[in-house]
Parts: sequence; C-alpha cells; structure tokens
Amino acid sequence: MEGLQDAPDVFSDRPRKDMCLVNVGYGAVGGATAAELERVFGRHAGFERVVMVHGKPFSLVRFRSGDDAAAAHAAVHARACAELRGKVLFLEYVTAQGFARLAGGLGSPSAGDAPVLDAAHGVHYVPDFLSADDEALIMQRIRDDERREAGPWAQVQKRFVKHYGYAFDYRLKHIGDASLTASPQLPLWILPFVDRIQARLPACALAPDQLTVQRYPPGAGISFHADSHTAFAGAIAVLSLGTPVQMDFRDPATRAQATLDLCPRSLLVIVGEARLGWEHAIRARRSDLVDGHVRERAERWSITLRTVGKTLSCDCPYPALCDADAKLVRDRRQAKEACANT
Ligand SMILES: O=C(O)CCC(=O)C(=O)O
Ligand SMILES: [Fe+2]
Repeated sequence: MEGLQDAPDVFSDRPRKDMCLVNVGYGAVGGATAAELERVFGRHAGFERVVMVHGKPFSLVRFRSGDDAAAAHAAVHARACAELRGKVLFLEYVTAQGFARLAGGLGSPSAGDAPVLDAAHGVHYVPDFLSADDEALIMQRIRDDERREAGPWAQVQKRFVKHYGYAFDYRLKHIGDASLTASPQLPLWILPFVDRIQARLPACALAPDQLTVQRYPPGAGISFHADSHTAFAGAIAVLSLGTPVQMDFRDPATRAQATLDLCPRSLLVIVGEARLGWEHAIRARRSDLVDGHVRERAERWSITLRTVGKTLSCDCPYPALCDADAKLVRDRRQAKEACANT
C-alpha cells in the first residue's frame, strides 16, 4: 500500500483493537464517507470510531479490544459489503504505532527524532514550585480530608486515586459518576495553590474544576495515555509530592521518547502539543535509572488539576490520540444536545 513499504511495525498478524480497511478511503470513486463506514462497523460490539485520512486510499477502525476487533474482522473481512455497493472489504490489524502513523497520513517525523520537552512544545516544568512547608501542609490536608471523608479511594492498577469536583471512570476513560467523588467541589486548601499556578504560568490559563489525588506505592505507575481530549479542556497541572519519579513522554507515531524527572515539590503543566499529541506514562517499577545510577522509589503522591470539557469536542490536529469521534463521546454529545433542545 502507498508509502507503507517503509513503515515496519504497522501491521500485526494477531488481533489488535485497531484495524486498517486497506481498500476504502475517503472519496467519491470507490471510496466511502465516515458515516457509511460507521454504519458498517457500528453494528459490531465494541466499535469505537472510524478515522479517515484525506487523500489516502485506506481508513482506520478502532474497537475497544482485540477480541471485539477480531469478531468484526471475522464478519467483514474479504466479504462483499451490501452498504458499500457490494465492494469486498479487506482488513488488516494494525499496531498502536501503526494506527498513529496511518492516522497522521504517514507524514510523521522519522523514528529517532526525540521530542523536545520544553515550553515550545507545551511542557512547563517548575522545580521547587512548592516549599517543604507547602508539601507538608498539603500532605496534612490530604490526611485530614481522609479522616473526614473516609474515602472514596479507588485502586487503579497499583495506585490509589480520589477525585474532587468530577469523578473519572477509568473503564470508559471519561468523566464518570458524580457520586464517586469525595466532594463536588475542589477542596478549599488547594485554592491558594491554584492562584499561584495561574500567577506563575498565566498563558496556560488553568481554571480547574476537577482535582485528583493519586498515591503511588513503590512499583506503581500509570500506563501510556493521553488524558482524554474531550473529558478535559485546556491545560493539565501536576503537583508532585514524596519520592521523585520519571515521567516518559512518547510520540505515538514514531515511538520516540523523552523522559522528565518529576521531583517532589515540582509543578508540571502540559498544554497544546505535549498535552494532546504525546502520550505520557510513569513506568510501574520500583526504581528509576538516573544518570547511570539506580534511584529507588518510595511513596509518591500527585495532585492533578484539570478543567472538565463542557462541549465534549476537540479540534486538535492529533487524530491518533483524539477521542472527539469516539462513539461514547458522540453519544454523550448527542444526549447533551437533545437535553439542551427540550
Ligand atoms: O501522577 C501524575 O504525575 C500524573 C498522572 C497522569 O498522567 C494522569 O493522572 O493522567
Ligand atoms: Fe495523564
């Protein structure tokens, strides 16, 4: 296929949640529209979204899991499709990297181009943003709240999370049930720190209405992800407390990586490209290698501040990581519009 001979690691022999419909692209002659493809794939369990790339002869389809994709593959692959004028459809499983490369029209930078972690790319890192007294005060407030609220903490992988303002549903990867918040408002003790973040980084325009406390015992991490583009609007801020930890950033198309050391008492704010176009992760391991030396991890706490997206939309140029066209998001958007019109 066009351009793909130079793209190793794009296709996979075994089922993956992403598939490439290799012989139908966007367009009039022999092509289809996204709505037509959604009708074809939307009837299969776990369908999430179709991504079409202008000017390319293929399309991409994402399912919730490899099993869901395999079931749709069994029903669709190498068969004539009545909705597409009897055209025989051919599907190939694609890797996550393949999906990102194809969704980007294969125009992504070559592998090995390490992303640069600086403000120009939307990474704002402020070491020692908090004093040791601030850190102790925040830890004390977390403990005080804990006694008063008695939860609700949730365990996600090996870490523990608690939400204020809005809950996050880690299964749906979107805003969840409000009853799962410790409180519908941000805790009052965070407000002076929000003011301080705004004063320090005014251009990031952080105006949070959700706060998440996370506790990482040694060995806990968070797998590669981009925070949902539609669940949250604008900048994301992270205050780090406790042990230092490395955060890895990854370009989904090239897999190029860069590492940022998140020191205790630091502030990290990600916006724009770093927030929407890169994934980030904290590896689930007990130590980090820093300048050739093993640094053991102890317990780490983070406070993340976000603004819940009210429009459920996103017009970023990063389709591989954008959920604006995901079925869940479209359904929620529709339900919201229906509500507004009644
Ligand atoms: O704990 C952190 O430093 C950030 C975690 C993160 O990426 C997230 O909650 O989305
Ligand atoms: Fe994140």
